[in-house]
Amino acid sequence: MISLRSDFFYFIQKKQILRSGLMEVHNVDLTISAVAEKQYPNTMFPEIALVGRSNVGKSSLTNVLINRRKLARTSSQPGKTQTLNFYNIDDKLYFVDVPGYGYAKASKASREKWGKMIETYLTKRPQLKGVIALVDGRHAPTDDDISMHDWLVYYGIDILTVATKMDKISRGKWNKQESLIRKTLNISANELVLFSALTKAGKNDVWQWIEGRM
Ligand SMILES: Nc1nc2c(ncn2[C@@H]2O[C@H](COP(=O)(O)OP(=O)(O)OP(=O)(O)O)[C@@H](O)[C@H]2O)c(=O)[nH]1
Ligand SMILES: [Mg+2]
Repeated sequence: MISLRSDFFYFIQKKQILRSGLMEVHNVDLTISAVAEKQYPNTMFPEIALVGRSNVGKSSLTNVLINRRKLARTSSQPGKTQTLNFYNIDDKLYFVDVPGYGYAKASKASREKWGKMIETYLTKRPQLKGVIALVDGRHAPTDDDISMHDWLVYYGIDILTVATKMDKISRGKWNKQESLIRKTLNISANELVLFSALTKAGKNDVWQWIEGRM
């Protein structure tokens, strides 16, 4: 009996160590801020892209995942990130921080430029293993969020939806928000993570999804 129990605990411990392999990120650097395809890194590391409207918290999520305070620049100015930022994670994987959509003040020309850049990257990049699509957890997904989601589904891209800024609503409202988001995007429970960059809630679930794609 005793030996069985300790084997069981050993197994659980081992599993946790294995699972945290990538979560213990050591070396991270911004390899390139790309505006054109020819600038994308020529490595074959798997890539995970982060998409979502301006100011939703993409850079903040990246920073939490890699345990850095300020590697990915966060800003109070929406629409600041205008390039595809490739973050090399321990020479194993890239996070690709994609400029936010739905920035009202963006010009038509810059929106078109954005659209082309994103489309090229998301549809032609064999290294891309999945997309983390962020939505503001306080509200129902916007029309832009729904279009982005449908577009990703259409292209057969693996999606994890992350509802962010959950610290801004009380725990008692989480379940209701969760079903609202799931219903609006037509996704199942395992395709959605409720997240906060402040409390780091959801961080492990996001990592688990990423590791499942590598
Ligand atoms: N309370 C709270 N604030 C957050 C959270 N995530 C992001 N923020 C804040 O929201 C603002 C925007 O965050 P960013 O991470 O820069 O958003 P982004 O999606 O990268 O924005 P762009 O690069 O402009 O598209 C910043 O002031 C962050 O501090 C969160 O989970 N909780
Ligand atoms: Mg950003």
